[in-house]
Amino acid sequence: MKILNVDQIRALDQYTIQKEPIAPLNLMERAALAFVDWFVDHFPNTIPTKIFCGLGNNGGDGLAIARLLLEREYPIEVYVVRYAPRESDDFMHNHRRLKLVTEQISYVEYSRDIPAIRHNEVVIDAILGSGLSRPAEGIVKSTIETINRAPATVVSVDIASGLNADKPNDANDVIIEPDYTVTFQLPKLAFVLPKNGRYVGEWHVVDINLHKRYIDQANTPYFFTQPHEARLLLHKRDRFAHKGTFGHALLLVGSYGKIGAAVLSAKACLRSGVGLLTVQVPRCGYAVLQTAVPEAMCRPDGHQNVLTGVPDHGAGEAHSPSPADYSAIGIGPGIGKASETLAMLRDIIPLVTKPMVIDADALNLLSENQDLLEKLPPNSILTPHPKEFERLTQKWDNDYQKLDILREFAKKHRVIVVLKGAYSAVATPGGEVHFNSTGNPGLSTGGTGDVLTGVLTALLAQGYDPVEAAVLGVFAHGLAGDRVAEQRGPIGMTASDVIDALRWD
Ligand SMILES: NC(=O)C1=CN([C@@H]2O[C@H](COP(=O)(O)OP(=O)(O)OC[C@H]3O[C@@H](n4cnc5c(N)ncnc54)[C@H](OP(=O)(O)O)[C@@H]3O)[C@@H](O)[C@H]2O)[C@@H](O)CC1
Ligand SMILES: Nc1ncnc2c1ncn2[C@@H]1O[C@H](COP(=O)(O)OP(=O)(O)O)[C@@H](O)[C@H]1O
Ligand SMILES: [K+]
Repeated sequence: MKILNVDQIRALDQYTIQKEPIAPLNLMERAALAFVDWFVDHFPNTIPTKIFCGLGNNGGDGLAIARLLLEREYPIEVYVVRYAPRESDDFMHNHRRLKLVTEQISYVEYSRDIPAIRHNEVVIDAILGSGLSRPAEGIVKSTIETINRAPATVVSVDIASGLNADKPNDANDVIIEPDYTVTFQLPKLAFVLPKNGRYVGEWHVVDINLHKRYIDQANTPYFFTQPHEARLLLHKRDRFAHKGTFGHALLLVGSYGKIGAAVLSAKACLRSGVGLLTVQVPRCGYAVLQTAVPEAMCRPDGHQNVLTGVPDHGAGEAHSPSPADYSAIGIGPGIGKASETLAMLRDIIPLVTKPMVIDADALNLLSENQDLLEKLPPNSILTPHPKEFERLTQKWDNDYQKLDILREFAKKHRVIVVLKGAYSAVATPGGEVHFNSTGNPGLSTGGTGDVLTGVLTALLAQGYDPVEAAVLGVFAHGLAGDRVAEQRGPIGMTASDVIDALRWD
């Protein structure tokens, strides 16, 4: 699903009005109906509900919503926040229609007009929408502050009043802090950015049938991965497949005290459909790995505690294949930053031509040795969390600047970057960013990133296109976390639970 900017949404609106065609007022009615359908599914008509409406089309939506909820016998009080002398045409029309069905419309011009809001009430915020052109001030600001202080449940129409849809807000802007945002047709970029969490709440997109042709043709770098889109990326298995069909992956993982990371990434790799798996761990991890993951072959490193890349010939294989011979390599979980491990990276990276997965301390080593970035095989997948990404690049002032840095980095180095966290962002060498839709805060626990490395390495080994591997792998990993949260709640989830919950159907 595309994420469009405010100008594009406005153009989409106009395109729909002209090409469907549909009168603007009827489009507003459709939006109000879609909101109301969502609302009646979530709140009974016994809860006192106050609707605050501005004077633009967001306010017009609010007035139409008020009328439709009154028809459904909701106890509604309507407040029009009169911050300007001018109203939009569709606001005025809906104002006239609402006056025919209720006399309960109050006007908020001064602070004394703002009603008290009690804890058992619902507030619908339709003050300002995507037409926001400046920070909230005066009576708008006071109303927003009162709503934010109130113990009521707040639902924003389209977007929280005061929140910019596609550019940063100032730190001292006053913005509604809703429990829910019900937005029209497509998500807004603001919804997936960490700093906006409290200005979005739980958000839902409702379909208002805006013109598909415009959406299909619109140019945007930003996408939000929907379940059906992820499912389309899944490779079907041939009836006559054999283990050779699904690649042979090599994981270079673990160090003394962090062999768990090796075990987790190895198990996740196997649970993600790899044909064969070899894991290279320092000698101290050999017995652990062979016991914990009997399905994997183990290539003990010549070093007792850290990875050096030199296999321990004494322990087995006389002729170890070169790393370049594997279908895919994943490197990083638990490896530490020993100088011998850096030397291994320096040896291996120029040897390998197939895309690799690079995580954790391998990323930190790249940050400190940026010349290696130039040598990475094109379309390698880097999986930093924000701190690791900052080390690789620079500090950012806000989430939008972070996205610019992310896109630039992926383009410049011709790599795929999975910037992990809520709505993990998968940036491609082509300059696109795919925000993930699955996952929950239960995943914020040690080892879940190691699981992701195993997942992505398995997909590359099976021959997935690297961008598709990243989008699908991140989606499936988050979905596994969601399954665990559903079954046993989000708190106390372990990385092992996530591995067990991985599914590929
Ligand atoms: N496209 C869709 O999907 C559909 C969208 N729909 C709905 O339309 C909404 C967008 O409507 P909109 O363009 O009228 O914008 P909205 O925010 O209501 O008001 C703008 C007015 O407020 C003013 N103003 C701005 N900032 C201000 C401030 N801080 N303090 C005070 N005033 C401020 C601004 O002034 P100006 O910039 O012109 O000076 C202008 O007069 C959208 O969110 C959705 O709810 C649906 O109905 C149909 C389908
Ligand atoms: N709030 C969240 N919502 C969704 N996913 C999350 C959230 N917090 C963490 N995650 C996911 O959990 C994983 C954590 O990875 P990482 O920080 O590398 O952990 P570790 O290094 O301990 O394995 C990432 O895939 C990240 O996207
Ligand atoms: K709003």
